[in-house]
Amino acid sequence: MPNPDIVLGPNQYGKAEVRVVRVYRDTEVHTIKDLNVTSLLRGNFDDTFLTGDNTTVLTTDAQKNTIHSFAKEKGISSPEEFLLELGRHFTAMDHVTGGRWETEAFNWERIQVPGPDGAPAGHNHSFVRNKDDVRTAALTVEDGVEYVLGGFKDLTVLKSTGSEFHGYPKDRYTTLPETTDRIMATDITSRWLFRPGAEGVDYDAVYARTKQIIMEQFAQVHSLSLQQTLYAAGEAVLEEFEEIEDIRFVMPNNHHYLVDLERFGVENNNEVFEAGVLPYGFMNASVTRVGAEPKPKAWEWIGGFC
Ligand SMILES: O=c1[nH]c(=O)c2[nH]c(=O)[nH]c2[nH]1
Repeated sequence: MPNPDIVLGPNQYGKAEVRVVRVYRDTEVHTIKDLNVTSLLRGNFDDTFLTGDNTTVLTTDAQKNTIHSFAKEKGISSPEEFLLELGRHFTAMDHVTGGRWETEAFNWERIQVPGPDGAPAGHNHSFVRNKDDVRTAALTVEDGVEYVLGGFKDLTVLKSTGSEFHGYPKDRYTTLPETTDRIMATDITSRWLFRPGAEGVDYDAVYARTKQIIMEQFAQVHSLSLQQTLYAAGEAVLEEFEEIEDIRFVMPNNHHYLVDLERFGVENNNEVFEAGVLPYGFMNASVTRVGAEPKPKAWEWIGGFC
């Protein structure tokens, strides 16, 4: 007998981390796309949870097969567009009312080799992984609305000066010395929400430029706190792209501790640091537009983002 005091809450199901590598080999100059895709369906699936009746359940195996087959049939123009293909395909099915599709996209660049004139040239079919960051995308479909998130994770950056931190309250546990010159370092993870319905978006160009804007702000803003740098980066992105409505960041503060060399009679003029590991500061914020309607569905269950 079902327990009348207990109900099924929000749910989704599908296949996680489907690795798909698509090679475009129509000419001698090959191109590759390398994704790690997750597909999660939402809809009329209560029965499988409540009774094990699988009448409406499109298998997770079929979801994986669709991802592989779409890589050939539809191609992968950008991670965001590939997710839109998947989302539209699955939500056209009976019982599927929405879902979440996510991907990581690994960055491959051509290996540079001497060209015919001796100058470096990209090889036709050999690539090297650029691990500066991993691009991400996510699509949520709810109530017929498509919420598209672009993004990247783990872009590690450091500046050796141009960062201060002072003026904070001192309680009985505050021991941190104020500084007007410190190392600032972080691993930037960011996701940005495209205005639902935005047309003609060049997702690849937005990704490349957004990453560049964020790095420029990190470099050029004379920082009084990592929080200030975060906000400046978000503001600059929103100023450039009217189609982005909300940009969010996760930024650890990767502390660098000045090593006390005076013990050895040696001066340390901000030259030798110990890179800290744990714990680290942690900044997590959204930068959005005045009057923008909050879109919690776009962000729900996206790990790490407030
Ligand atoms: O940029 C910083 N923001 C903080 O909030 C903080 N707190 C801290 O100990 N160091 C720093 N640095």
